[in-house]
Amino acid sequence: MDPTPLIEAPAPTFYVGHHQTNRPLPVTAKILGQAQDLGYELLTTPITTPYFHSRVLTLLSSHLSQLQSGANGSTTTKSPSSSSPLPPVVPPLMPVDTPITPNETLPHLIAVASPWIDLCSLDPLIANISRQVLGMEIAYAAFCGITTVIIQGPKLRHGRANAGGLAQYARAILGALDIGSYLNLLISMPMAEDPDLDGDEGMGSLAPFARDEYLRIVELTDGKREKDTFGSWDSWHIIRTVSLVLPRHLPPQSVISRWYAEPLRLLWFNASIFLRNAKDYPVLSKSHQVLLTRYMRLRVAPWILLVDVGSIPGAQPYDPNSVAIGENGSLFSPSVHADASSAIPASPTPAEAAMLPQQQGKSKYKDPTPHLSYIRHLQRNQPLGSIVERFGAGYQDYLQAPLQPLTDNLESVTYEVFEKDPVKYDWYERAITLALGDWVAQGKPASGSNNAVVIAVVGAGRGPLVTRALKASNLSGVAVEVWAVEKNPNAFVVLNRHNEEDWEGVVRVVKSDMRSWKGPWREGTGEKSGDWGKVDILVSELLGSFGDNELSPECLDGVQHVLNTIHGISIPASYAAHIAPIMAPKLHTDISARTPNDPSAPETPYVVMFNAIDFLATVPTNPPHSQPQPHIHQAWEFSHPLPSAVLAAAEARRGGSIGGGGTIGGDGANEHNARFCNVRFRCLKRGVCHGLAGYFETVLYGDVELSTRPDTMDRKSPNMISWFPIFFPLKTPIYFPDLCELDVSIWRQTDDRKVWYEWMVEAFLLIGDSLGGPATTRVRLGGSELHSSKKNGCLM
Ligand SMILES: C[S@@+](CC[C@H](N)C(=O)[O-])C[C@H]1O[C@@H](n2cnc3c(N)ncnc32)[C@H](O)[C@@H]1O
Repeated sequence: MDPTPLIEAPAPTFYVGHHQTNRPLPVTAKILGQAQDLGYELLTTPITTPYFHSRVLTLLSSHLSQLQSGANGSTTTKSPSSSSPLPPVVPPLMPVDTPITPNETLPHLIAVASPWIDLCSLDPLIANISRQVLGMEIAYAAFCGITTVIIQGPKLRHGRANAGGLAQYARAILGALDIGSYLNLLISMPMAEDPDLDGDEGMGSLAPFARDEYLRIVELTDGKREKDTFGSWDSWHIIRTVSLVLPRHLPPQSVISRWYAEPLRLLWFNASIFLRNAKDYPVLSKSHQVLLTRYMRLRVAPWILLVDVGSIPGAQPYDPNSVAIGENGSLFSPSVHADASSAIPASPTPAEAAMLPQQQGKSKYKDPTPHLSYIRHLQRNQPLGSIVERFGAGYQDYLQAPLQPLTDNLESVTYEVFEKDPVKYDWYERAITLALGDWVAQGKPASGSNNAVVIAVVGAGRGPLVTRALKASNLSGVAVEVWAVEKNPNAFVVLNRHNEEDWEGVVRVVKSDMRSWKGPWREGTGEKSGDWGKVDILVSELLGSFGDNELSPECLDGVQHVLNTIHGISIPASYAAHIAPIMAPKLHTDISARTPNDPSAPETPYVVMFNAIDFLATVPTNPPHSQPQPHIHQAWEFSHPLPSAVLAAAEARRGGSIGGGGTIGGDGANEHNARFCNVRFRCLKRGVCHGLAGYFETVLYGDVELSTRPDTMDRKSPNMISWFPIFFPLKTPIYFPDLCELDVSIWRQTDDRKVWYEWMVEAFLLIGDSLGGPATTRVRLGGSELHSSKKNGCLM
């Protein structure tokens, strides 16, 4: 069971912003007011003006000319570390360079750092000037009290050239974080790399100024580069908060799922991804709507930025061509001519086409903000989340220590939470009803007086399963004798009260640890002294998020001596633990932050309602582009009752009278409850493994099952809310490339006093494999250390 107080989630809120490439500057309180009247929550503003852009271009241009003339014989200052001249220093910002000034509008503005810099340029001159510009912009934005800045993500290829400057880029972002330590920096990334657009440097970009001698030319075998749908995520992965630019054609679901696991703060909806409906109104495709619904279910839902969907009415756009004209009136970026021709594409998208008359002041719509109205329409019509999502709100990705109901006595409020489950108790009632029906149908002799079937609810808590056992008797028409055994003295009081008030005193309530309960007491008659009888159906719910992690096996072994040796039934009959490797950057960050004060933090399995995670191994789905199904594998299973020989052997080992002791401590009396599994997961796409997700399935009786596995729970026990999954973290995440296998080893260990888990993950590269085909070689890339939760193990 999980220690989660469940609260129903409110409907999702969309925070919608407005971004315009050629925004009139500055963004005044009046413009902001107009935007807010129209329904936008925020606006973007550049940190610097086109004037500043021209100044930097001029500076760069004159420096390059100086170098040119230096190469032709004149003298220039040389840097001490190399023979190249020192880069020019960008002069400090002047009022004309920036539209921002500290005032009351700033909290509603997101600043945008200049997109024309190139932090990952391989030309040290371009990289240096870019860093200077970013540093000045970040420092000034922080000074003004801006809280969020969007920075253009790395341009990796510059058309034909492979910049390979990702490390430089990451280092520059680290520098920016040092300067604006209270700022949220959002790195703007395309959802998937698009080689066709990759070389498209915006107007006045510094990138094309990079000198040939610094550029590494990528040799392309056939002159074309294959589309690498995970390339963008891969670049992002080494930078680590993202602002995601959505493409018009969405990449495969696996890429969408991958971004879902990242700290998404902003979604860019460019005008060009909107379609037109029959009434010529801008709408999103079904797949974009599904994506929006999914992403807005993140615990911290990203903001939405509507980009270039028209001006805020009343504010005129500035002339973009002014960007390219330098202070001295003559400097153009090498890409200006190309950009100028691409500014209005030969074949505009429907949204772009619709914008054109609007930009000329002939708006077709009465609605001044049709895109925003549409997003608001979607917001109002968001489907309700599942029961689990609604009741787990606020607990997504929140790490909780698992309960230890054996050693700790639970509070009444914790039981109250369990009892809210809309499924679990119904399923137990079905299982008991079926078992009673079978008992009679099979003509089995029962152990109670007058042939009543004896049911014992062991670990009865406040008694919900006792109520269900009585109901099952009514439903099946089978006479029962019910016992309730509970070791929690406080719950025992409540059980007795229920018995008086609700169960008409028919239940025998016992306060005992089930392992020391001797069974139903039968009074003797006449000369015959009393004795302990047997139980026919043992009903328990001692399951944790990983099935056996709250010591159900040990407790049920301990009470098995009361069970009818021939016909006795355990409900549950069995339960199995299941695992899957996952990417969970948020959980990893949380655990890493705890580690300095609690070195055992990365060695602890946590109960978590997973939200921003991605399954690293998936199984093919039908149709292939639907949501990929996670590959989750059974680790091990426990069944009850155990063969009596197993329990007898365990008993014989207790006290050390036989055997040489347990392999990892103790006498080995509990060793039959140790488990090990090694499972292989094939990962077609690269990723980072932050740990293992753990689930369980249980067969209560016959075909009545409960499951927490995301791929089977809807079929086996839909809307069950009692358990969140468990997370086994890795101290150091493992990065792996495409086409790898992750070998997961996990142990359930015991020394007769405690139970704990150990786990490790190893990554192997498959060579000679074409998707899905046989690999000829497996190369070990690396592995995690062996993790152990022994220190925080469960006391038996
Ligand atoms: C997860 S709760 C379930 C309570 C209740 N059956 C329900 O479904 O709401 C497990 C209960 O088992 C009790 N329990 C755990 N180990 C026990 C033991 N060895 N003997 C008796 N009770 C135990 C705990 O105190 C707790 O009340």
